[in-house]
Amino acid sequence: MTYLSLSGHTAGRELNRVRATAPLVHCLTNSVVTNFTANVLLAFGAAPAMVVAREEVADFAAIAGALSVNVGTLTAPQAEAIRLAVASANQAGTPWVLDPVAAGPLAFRTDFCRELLDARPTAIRGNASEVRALAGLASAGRGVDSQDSSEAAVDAARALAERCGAVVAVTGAVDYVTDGERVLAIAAGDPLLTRVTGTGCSLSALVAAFLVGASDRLIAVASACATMAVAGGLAADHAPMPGRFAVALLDQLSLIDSAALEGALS
Ligand SMILES: Nc1ncnc2c1ncn2[C@@H]1O[C@H](COP(=O)(O)OP(=O)(O)O)[C@@H](O)[C@H]1O
Ligand SMILES: Cc1ncsc1CCOP(=O)(O)O
Ligand SMILES: [Mg+2]
Repeated sequence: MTYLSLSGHTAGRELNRVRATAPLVHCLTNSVVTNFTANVLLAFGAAPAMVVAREEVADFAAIAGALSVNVGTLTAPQAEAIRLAVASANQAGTPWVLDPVAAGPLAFRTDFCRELLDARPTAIRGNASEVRALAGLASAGRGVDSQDSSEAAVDAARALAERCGAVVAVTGAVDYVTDGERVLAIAAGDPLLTRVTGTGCSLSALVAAFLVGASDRLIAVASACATMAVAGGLAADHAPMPGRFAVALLDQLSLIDSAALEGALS
């Protein structure tokens, strides 16, 4: 398969577009990464709001710029709140992102992710095993092959995107972002991004921020992925240990600009 590459110029244009509006992102996320996710959005220049009560989520999802849904520490009450938020987002035309943390081996969250796929997320962001698990659900026996390769992950992402009408980002050493037809590859980042919890989850919230007002959702999602990966690479240059890296990542997300993206992406 031929992958398109995201130019630094395009990603930089998207970064400037998002920063200029400081979009409000409604996050229904897991209890591990809630604080880190809010800090990632704030450092970048977006506005987080963790409005979680079932009594409030529908009202808020309708006025937020975007909604980020994450099943990492899903409970039955949170699932109910997410249902209400997603229904309201869909009715209001608010874009929303699904992060299917650990979908596959655990029945409760996996069944809930299946339900959410039917509600048609605007974008899905997960790692390879999560995307492959969701693609297995979505393909209903169509069979995404089982080899552990980036090609299999891209096949899964494309199948999922076709089934749901979502842009799907499958992240790892290389991030692949697809709308089912086009596939963009982003080769950036640093392995330290996997040594701090919440980098994937907060990236999903950043994807939500980039979707607000986007004219090309594939480009918007890919640009969010590029922003996190490039900021991660820069942070690792400054702070090559996990603790300091987590802090440096926030610093680099605040410093990153279109010139940095142009310098880092071919
Ligand atoms: N081996 C790696 N090398 C460089 N960057 C990576 C690597 N693995 C993941 N990343 C980056 O880490 C961030 C989180 O992705 P990932 O680890 O796939 O998500 P999750 O935390 O949900 O498993 C992304 O920006 C991704 O590009
Ligand atoms: C450790 C953990 N346990 C449940 S959710 C969670 C955070 C996962 O974060 P990420 O997917 O960004 O690594
Ligand atoms: Mg994750």
